Amino acid sequence: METAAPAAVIVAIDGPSGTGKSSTSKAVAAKLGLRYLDTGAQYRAITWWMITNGIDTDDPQAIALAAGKPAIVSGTDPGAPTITVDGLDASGPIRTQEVTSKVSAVSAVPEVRALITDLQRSIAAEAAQDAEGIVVEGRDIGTTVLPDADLKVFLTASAEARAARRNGELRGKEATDLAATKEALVKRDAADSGRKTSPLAKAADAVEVDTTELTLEQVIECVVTLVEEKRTVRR
Ligand SMILES: Nc1ncnc2c1ncn2[C@@H]1O[C@H](COP(=O)(O)OP(=O)(O)OP(=O)(O)O)[C@@H](O)[C@H]1O
Ligand SMILES: Nc1ccn([C@@H]2O[C@H](COP(=O)(O)O)[C@@H](O)[C@H]2O)c(=O)n1
Repeated sequence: METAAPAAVIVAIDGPSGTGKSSTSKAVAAKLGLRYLDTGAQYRAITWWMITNGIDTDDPQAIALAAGKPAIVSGTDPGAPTITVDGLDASGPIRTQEVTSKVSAVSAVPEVRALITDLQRSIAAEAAQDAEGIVVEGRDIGTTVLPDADLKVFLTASAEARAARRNGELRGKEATDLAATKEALVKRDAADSGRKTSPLAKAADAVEVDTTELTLEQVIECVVTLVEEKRTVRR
């Protein structure tokens, strides 16, 4: 007798920058055979397109008018996530300091959010249909993009811990001044939390995990356990 395939699981992971969303989400998805979507990469990709096409990123009207022009495509294999803009690999250029400093202004524009949110929902729906599910990470996944997600996790960590983690990544490449890194993180979080449309926020039904004193492996294990608990309840 054939047994029915278990229903797909949709996991939303949100939190401020540097709390470990990407590292945790990728590892959890890989361990559990799920797809993975980095929504920050999509906002970075549209920001990169605006910069390279001469759109003033301080002009919300200009951004809104241009928002529908670039074609952004995300690959959802957690072992090799990809992002292209108009067919070009954008994975390197979206990580520059210039994009990082401008992405909050671009992502605050409602027309940008509407387009990217639709894209995210269609990717999640496809994963629910064709795969065992997906881990989607960002700032507003649990509150706005996927309010019916099976599991919502909100990662936090002190600004000091997050700055130290980021500096560990940057060492040898760019400036490694801890205070400057912390200031930039806090500034981006304030902009993302303070915008009118779909700000960075914890969903009321999200599980909050403070990662300040946890290793990455401990955080991954914690989220894997939470996902498995949800799957067991639904079977
Ligand atoms: N619990 C942890 N302990 C130590 N380092 C960690 C931990 N979690 C993540 N890191 C490291 O911190 C850095 C930032 O992690 P990551 O990119 O996953 O965060 P993020 O929340 O996705 O950030 P952003 O929102 O800015 O993209 C990475 O170098 C990662 O390896
Ligand atoms: N759901 C999301 C995800 C991201 N953003 C914006 O993109 C920026 C970059 O995100 P990273 O995770 O790559 O650091 C972030 O600062 C936000 O401005 C968003 O608005 N919503």
